[in-house]
Amino acid sequence: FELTGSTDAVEGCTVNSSSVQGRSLAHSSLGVRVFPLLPEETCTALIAAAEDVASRSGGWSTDRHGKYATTDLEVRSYPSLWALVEPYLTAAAAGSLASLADTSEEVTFHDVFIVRYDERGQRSLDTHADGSRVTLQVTLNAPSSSSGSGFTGGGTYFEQLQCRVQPGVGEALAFPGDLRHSGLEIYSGRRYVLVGFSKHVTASEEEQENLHLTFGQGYNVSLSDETDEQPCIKDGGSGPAVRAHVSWWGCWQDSFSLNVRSKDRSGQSSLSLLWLQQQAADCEATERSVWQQTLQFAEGSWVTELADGSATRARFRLVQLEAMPKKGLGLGTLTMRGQRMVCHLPVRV
Ligand SMILES: O=C(O)CCC(=O)C(=O)O
Ligand SMILES: [Fe+2]
Repeated sequence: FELTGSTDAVEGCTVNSSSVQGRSLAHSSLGVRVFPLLPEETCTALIAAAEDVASRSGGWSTDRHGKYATTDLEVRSYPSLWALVEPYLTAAAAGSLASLADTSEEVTFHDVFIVRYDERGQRSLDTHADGSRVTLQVTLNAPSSSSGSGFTGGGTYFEQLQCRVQPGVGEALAFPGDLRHSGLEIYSGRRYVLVGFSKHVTASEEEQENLHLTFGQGYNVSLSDETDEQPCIKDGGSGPAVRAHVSWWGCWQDSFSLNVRSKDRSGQSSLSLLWLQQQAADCEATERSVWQQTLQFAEGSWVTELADGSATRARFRLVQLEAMPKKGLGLGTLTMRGQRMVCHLPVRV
């Protein structure tokens, strides 16, 4: 991928950052827009907190986004990051909503992460579309002047607009997730971007799509009925299986159980109750405070009602997920009609 033009906004570009235009808002026909979001101090604090968290918890992850993976840190998993970002999410959602044609849609960021480009690590991100309905990208640091911190190169390039956008520090760039774009190569330094993906979920889509639940700080759970090569729960012939992927920050000894109950005892009900329960194990003293905080935060949001179609998925009674000390592997124990099955689930520890 080649960067054409200078590091300033490309000539003829229909999208300009507010810093370039000296306006607080710019809007293009394709729903790309820039608006101010974070104070500069928050951006600086976020970068420092991210580097701090990464140095203490196994570093930046590179396996969260499939083919077009970024080097990133998931914000909800780390209280120090979440505390800085969470106060701005409402404004972020409101600002991003304007990128959608239908403003009656709901914008909630199910995946929020800090991306780092590094001259010695990941320097660019190839052209892609995000899996999101709308994407938010907040610039956390500025291109370098002659010396000092920052980066050279970089910016977000939109294929259809043939346009490179590099908003000012704290400014948010929002665009529809299906608009193809890339992270242009940096030539030196480090570039940090806060990214939020918002999934568009309507009531009917919710049945088919994976259901993403966020259990406050430290938890990320996704439930799916996908049938892939290694189904954890075999389809007994009467409906798809439910899988739970749980990732969290805390003690690996903690375990989770996924519970399903049909509201109607006859099993004919179209509505089931599905919830995740956490069994806390003893944590190291250093991790405990984080853990307790997480628990309080999660309370009240553990019950999810699935719409029509979940009755068949409710055939099993319990899935118990226990993280194993080995990174990336979890052991899932399933009790189904009195039979005990064991399967392996990807669990990030
Ligand atoms: O670095 C950028 O500007 C693009 C990042 C991006 O596209 C992504 O994280 O999905
Ligand atoms: Fe992207």
